Amino acid sequence: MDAQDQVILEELHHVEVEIQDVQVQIQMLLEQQEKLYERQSELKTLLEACRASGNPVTDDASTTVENWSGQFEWDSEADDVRFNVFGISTYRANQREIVNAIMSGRDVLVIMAAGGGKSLCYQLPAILRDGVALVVSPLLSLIQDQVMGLTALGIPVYMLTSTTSKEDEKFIYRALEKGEGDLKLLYVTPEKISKSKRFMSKLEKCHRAGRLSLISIDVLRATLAARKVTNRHKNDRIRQLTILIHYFKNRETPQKPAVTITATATQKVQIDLMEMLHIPKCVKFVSTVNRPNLFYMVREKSSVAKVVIDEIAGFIRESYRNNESGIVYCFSRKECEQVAKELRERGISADYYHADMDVNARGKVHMRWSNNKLQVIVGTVAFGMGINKPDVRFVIHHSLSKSMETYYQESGRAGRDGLPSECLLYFRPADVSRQSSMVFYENSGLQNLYDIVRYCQSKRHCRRNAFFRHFTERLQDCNGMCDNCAFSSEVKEVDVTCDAQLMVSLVQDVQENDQRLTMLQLVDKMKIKHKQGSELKKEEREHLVIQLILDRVLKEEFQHTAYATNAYVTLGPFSKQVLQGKKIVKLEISSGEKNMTGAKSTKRSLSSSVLEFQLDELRKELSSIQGGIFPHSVLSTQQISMINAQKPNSLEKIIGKLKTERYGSRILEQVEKYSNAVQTDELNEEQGSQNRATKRLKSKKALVVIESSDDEA
Ligand SMILES: Nc1ncnc2c1ncn2[C@@H]1O[C@H](COP(=O)(O)OP(=O)(O)OP(=O)(O)O)[C@@H](O)[C@H]1O
Ligand SMILES: [Mg+2]
Repeated sequence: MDAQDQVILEELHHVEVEIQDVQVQIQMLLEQQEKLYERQSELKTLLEACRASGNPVTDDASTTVENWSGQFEWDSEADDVRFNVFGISTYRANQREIVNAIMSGRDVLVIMAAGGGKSLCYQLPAILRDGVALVVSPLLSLIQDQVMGLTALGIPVYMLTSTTSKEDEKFIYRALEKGEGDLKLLYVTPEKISKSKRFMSKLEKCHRAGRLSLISIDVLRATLAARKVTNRHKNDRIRQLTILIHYFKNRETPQKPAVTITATATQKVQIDLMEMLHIPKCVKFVSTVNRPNLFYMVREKSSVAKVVIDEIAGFIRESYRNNESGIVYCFSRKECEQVAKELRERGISADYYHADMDVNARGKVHMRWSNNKLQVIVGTVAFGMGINKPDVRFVIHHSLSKSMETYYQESGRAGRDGLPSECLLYFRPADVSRQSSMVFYENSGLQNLYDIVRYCQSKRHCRRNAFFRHFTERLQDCNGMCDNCAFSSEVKEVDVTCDAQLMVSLVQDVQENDQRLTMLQLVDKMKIKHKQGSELKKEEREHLVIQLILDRVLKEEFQHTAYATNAYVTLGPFSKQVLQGKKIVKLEISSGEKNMTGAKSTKRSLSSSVLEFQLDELRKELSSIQGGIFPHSVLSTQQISMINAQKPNSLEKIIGKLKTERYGSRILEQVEKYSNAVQTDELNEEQGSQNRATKRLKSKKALVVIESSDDEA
């Protein structure tokens, strides 16, 4: 090779390197462009929603927006049923308007937060309107829970599922076909609609006679996306539901059913729903996803399993010593069993719940918990939908969830009664790869996971805002109801570019040797190989790997073995930028312990008095005497605190007619007993203090006598 060749080759090499570099930059810019497009579309939708906020939206431009808050002929009847049957003293945001729209025969899409009170929106019109309301709900447990609750209120409700007795089935079919018997609400699963021709023909007869008052599709997203539902099945479900709705809407009958769809959904999903189901002139009511009574926090999870359990047990013991209900979510079935066992060993009444247990065993645990005989359920994601216990005071995540949406739903099981409750997530970088190796094959699985990881990594940004961003909703004030807003923590953003370069070059070396590293191996290797190179602690190095994955400097890759899927860390699209010093990497590092005093303010209001404790015991007793109902159906926690505050002589204004008739005398008896005991105590106290005063006086007199005698002397 002559000298000229050498020069040309050298330049060629440089040009090739530069081309590669430009290609990486183009790739980066393209990805950035894609992200910006996505955000642009989210913001446009958000803008539309903001402009329309305050007004319900109809998707038909020609329809004028009615005033659903006005006066309607059914107002007093609706108020009567709401209060005297449901025992609900005031409507929550949008509920009254939704009831009015449904009562006016309009089709309605209800988007509300988890636990926001979607059920009342269709249950109340179902009772007020003539005929039978059909409720399509995704899960058997969800249906059972609703049917049990409504039966306790004396509402004629039935379900048609695999567990329905022949006798009930006969009754239901007669009611549908001939209008005999008292049936107001009928719950079915989507499968019933698709599989049972007999049921559909009875339903059609009911409809033809003008007796089908309402079709309600509850938790639509879940109905469409229940576990193990593939895309094909999902499309089938959408098709079936669309056919169902249109079939019943378009036929000439004396009364057309109103269609109600309830869901917790992002803006994008709402639009999808409207499009998929083609419901024209549908009135859309969107309420905020915000749950102002929930306090969100994330804590660093120790790598020592025992320490994590000690902390969880300590948290429950310290904050919830009155046996207030809670849930602990775990990653795997085995972990559930282990955590439940170890909590029990630490004196907490806990049991596990997962999909491997048989239905009876699961039902028993659920019952004990619902009846307040068990404080904590340790569950997998299988324990989620269909849990309608209003007084869950805390939800602890032993491991992170797989997405923001899942976390919102699971943590949203806390505080459905509107009272202050806590959501605590234990985060450890090593848990990320456990989740990622499960979700990487799902559509956007990794992207969704990394969103919740970003939520966990952050020590400075408001947790609530993360939900608003995720659900593309206008930001609202957190009111100090998350750890990052409430605690005065010392968090610094530290430039860790050098450590990042070290880490990336290590991955590069390994990769060049055709080998791979897991996240933990990488963290350890960095310590061994570059002893003087990095001053980061082990936990900080773990957070750095995660940060680099989130910043796409590194990426996760997966390999299947016969037993598992392993996650490895490899070079990502921006690794070169870091190595060349063109990209700065920063890490949030706290320099001290967070000042946890803020959290106490949530709990202070929860400490219960003697009467509250007695009423809590009484509701347990009354529910077990009646059977088939939960303590919270006898008295809600809010009603208990109202009775405690007012010590009333009559209960109707607090708990409504129905409950007063059923339980009023026992409750008043308890209040009276308590008041008498307090009076006696006060009397004794008064007597005691009088005696003490007399004694003091006597001793004083004695003293005076002595003094005077002294004087005299
Ligand atoms: N106006 C109200 N006042 C007080 N409590 C209410 C009101 N409306 C509903 N609730 C109570 O709030 C709790 C949650 O209601 P509901 O089950 O309807 O929520 P949801 O919106 O269906 O939630 P999810 O999405 O989790 O199914 C229930 O215990 C219900 O009795
Ligand atoms: Mg619901």
